[in-house]
Amino acid sequence: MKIYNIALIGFGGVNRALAELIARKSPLWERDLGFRLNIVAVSDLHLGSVISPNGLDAKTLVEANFAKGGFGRLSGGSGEADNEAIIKTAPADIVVEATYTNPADGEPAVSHCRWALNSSKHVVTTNKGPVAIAARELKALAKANNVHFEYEGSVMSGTPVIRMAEKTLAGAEVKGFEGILNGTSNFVLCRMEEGLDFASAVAEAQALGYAEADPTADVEGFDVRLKVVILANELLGANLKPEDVSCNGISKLSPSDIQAAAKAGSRWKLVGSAVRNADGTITGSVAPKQLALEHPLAGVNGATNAVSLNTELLGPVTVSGPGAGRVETAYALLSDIVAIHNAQSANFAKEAA
Ligand SMILES: NC(=O)c1ccc[n+]([C@@H]2O[C@H](COP(=O)([O-])OP(=O)(O)OC[C@H]3O[C@@H](n4cnc5c(N)ncnc54)[C@H](O)[C@@H]3O)[C@@H](O)[C@H]2O)c1
Ligand SMILES: N[C@@H](CCO)C(=O)O
Repeated sequence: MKIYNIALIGFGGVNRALAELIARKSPLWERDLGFRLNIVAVSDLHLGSVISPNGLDAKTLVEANFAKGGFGRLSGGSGEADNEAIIKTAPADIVVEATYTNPADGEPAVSHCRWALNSSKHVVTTNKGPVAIAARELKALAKANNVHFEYEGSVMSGTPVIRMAEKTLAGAEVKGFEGILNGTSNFVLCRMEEGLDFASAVAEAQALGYAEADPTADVEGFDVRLKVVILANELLGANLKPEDVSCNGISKLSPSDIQAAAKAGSRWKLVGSAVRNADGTITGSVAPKQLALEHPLAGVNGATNAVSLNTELLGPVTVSGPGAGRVETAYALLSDIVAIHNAQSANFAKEAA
């Protein structure tokens, strides 16, 4: 049985949900996936840091409901977060980065990933910052250190898009995409269609764990802009930066705009898109669009996301699923670890042959 020691950087909704799944699902994963996850370190801005080489009990971690600095009460714990020491010295095979996304420069998460990869530790992350802003550098570091950098949850949460497009759609020639790539804003638009005001709808999304620490990123399109950059760079071979992508959000849409669209047989949606132009350049955009009800994206509700990949050989291929949610996103981290496990197992088999 393979055991992966993991270090959690950030212990908020997503990494807490991963710990909950570890507490509940380990026997199933051992049977079905061939590995077990052992939490050997956690570092969180508010809770502090803790290292336990033999492993921390996931159930205790989740149920303890620590106050600020609470990790200081644990053996091997401190009331202060010391990410660099944890990442560089914890006996972890995999660093799980799930701290706040910083849309400006991706820090400190970019540094977290850099430290981990340079310490020959795999990185799995749901943080869009490092993936949108430093993917080329971090992928090169991963290769140089013979480890993996996986980030399925950076776009559409646990819904498979990045690896699916790269592996299962290889050769289909993706020429562009358009999608609903932010669960919070789509949830807000749907609740406004039901008559709720904007602020209350945002507050509901926050309570459900969908929204960013600063929900401005959700409703002004900055979160979608990062995802457009990630998908364009991953699937279209672009080298976009966030500032290359035009960006408008939904905060200027009034209840009357929403009602008028319904009367006209349409719905407002925040759409992220990118297209390869005739000259080979890639144009990315984030904008609210009034979609006719028969549009493939018009029927997407709540925190669900959907992306239509425009391919040369298949035409449009649409993937839809949860775009936000604590457990749904924790699953993305598990899917990253499964990808690492399968790659490692294949390598061992090749070496043994
Ligand atoms: N929640 C979702 O549905 C979802 C989906 C996809 C991606 N993501 C991304 O995953 C990441 C985590 O999301 P979340 O919902 O768990 O957020 P969260 O706000 O619930 O938790 C983030 C945690 O990180 C900690 N943190 C922040 N900065 C830190 C630092 N410098 N060092 C150590 N700890 C730090 C905070 O104390 C907090 O506990 C974010 O980047 C988010 O954009 C979230
Ligand atoms: N706040 C983001 C989380 C997923 O990246 C959203 O609502 O889609």
